[in-house]
Amino acid sequence: MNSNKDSSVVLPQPSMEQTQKNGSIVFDYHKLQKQANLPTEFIWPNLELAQEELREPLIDLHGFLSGDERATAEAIDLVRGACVNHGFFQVINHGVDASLLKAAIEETDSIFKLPLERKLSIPIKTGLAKGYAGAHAGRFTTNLPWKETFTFNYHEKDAEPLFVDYFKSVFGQDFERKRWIYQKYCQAMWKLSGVLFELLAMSLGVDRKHYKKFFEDGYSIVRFNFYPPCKNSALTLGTGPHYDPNSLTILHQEQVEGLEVFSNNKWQTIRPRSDALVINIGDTFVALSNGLYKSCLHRAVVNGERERRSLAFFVNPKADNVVKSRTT
Ligand SMILES: C=C1C[C@]23C[C@H]1CC[C@H]2[C@]1(C)CCC[C@@](C)(C(=O)O)[C@H]1[C@@H]3C(=O)O
Ligand SMILES: O=C(O)CCC(=O)C(=O)O
Ligand SMILES: [Fe+2]
Repeated sequence: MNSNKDSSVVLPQPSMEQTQKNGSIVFDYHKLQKQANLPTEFIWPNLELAQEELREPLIDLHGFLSGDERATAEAIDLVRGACVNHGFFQVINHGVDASLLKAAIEETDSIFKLPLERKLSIPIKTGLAKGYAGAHAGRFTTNLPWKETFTFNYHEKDAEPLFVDYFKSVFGQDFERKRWIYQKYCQAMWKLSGVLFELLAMSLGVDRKHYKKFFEDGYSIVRFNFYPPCKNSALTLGTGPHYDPNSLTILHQEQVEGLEVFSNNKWQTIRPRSDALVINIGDTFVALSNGLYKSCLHRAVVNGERERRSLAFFVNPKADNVVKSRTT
């Protein structure tokens, strides 16, 4: 996790063209891109780029979803192998509608392409992961991520207040389209998380409904990442090295490379696949698997020419559920 949380006031950096707003730096990459050098706040030390691809399995969920025993046994083996090694795998035939996935990525443009002042009016409610942030301005003073984010919390059993009240308050009359897309997207992601928890339970030899029950009243942090192109892409990062603290992450990325995993002592890329979703184990699930499964360090690099979007669905159990290793 980026360890540069610094509660001191972020001081104006003469090297960076910016406008100050209540003490925090404003991330305006159109202006920053015109500067010859990358502002020091965005320069990450000792970056070494990945030289190879991670060999994470591509798991076809069709057979598992239709109850085919042989396909289920194969999926279980592949999940177990991936999770004891690095905690990452990709799934196809996952049941999430392809046009919904496409719309969900494309609709983020209607957020990140808003005028800067309009984006800054969507406050990030610290503590509650909610709202717009550019380079996490105001949260860190060095190792700033070259990205914009929009974040909200999703409760499967209580989605209306979020999608009606919050989205209407943030997006005004334009909220209906977003509501329709993202409510369906989150419902599909939540349903897929239930399928994955069954597969994970079976891979650990516990009752297939064990985790699904544990996550029944859970919630998700939904994070839209927008990584603008950066001409000094080799000097910065879109998302710094981190472990996901939640239980399970479902990542939908567009066809631009960027996600890298630190496994076997080196950074390795995860190749985007148009029909796949990337799944990774988070720290909370390590405890739920008695430490058998791994939550792996990962990051996102940025591209010199192309924009990159990714949608992360961070699944969490109900906040007051006690997370303990299984005694058996
Ligand atoms: C619970 C969360 C905090 C972060 C978003 C989710 C899961 C991953 C976390 C994060 C991505 C890890 C890297 C640093 C971070 C600040 C970021 O780059 O966005 C983290 C997220 C956050 O704190 O906003
Ligand atoms: O954008 C990506 O590929 C990864 C983002 C990520 O790991 C995160 O937001 O936790
Ligand atoms: Fe992550």
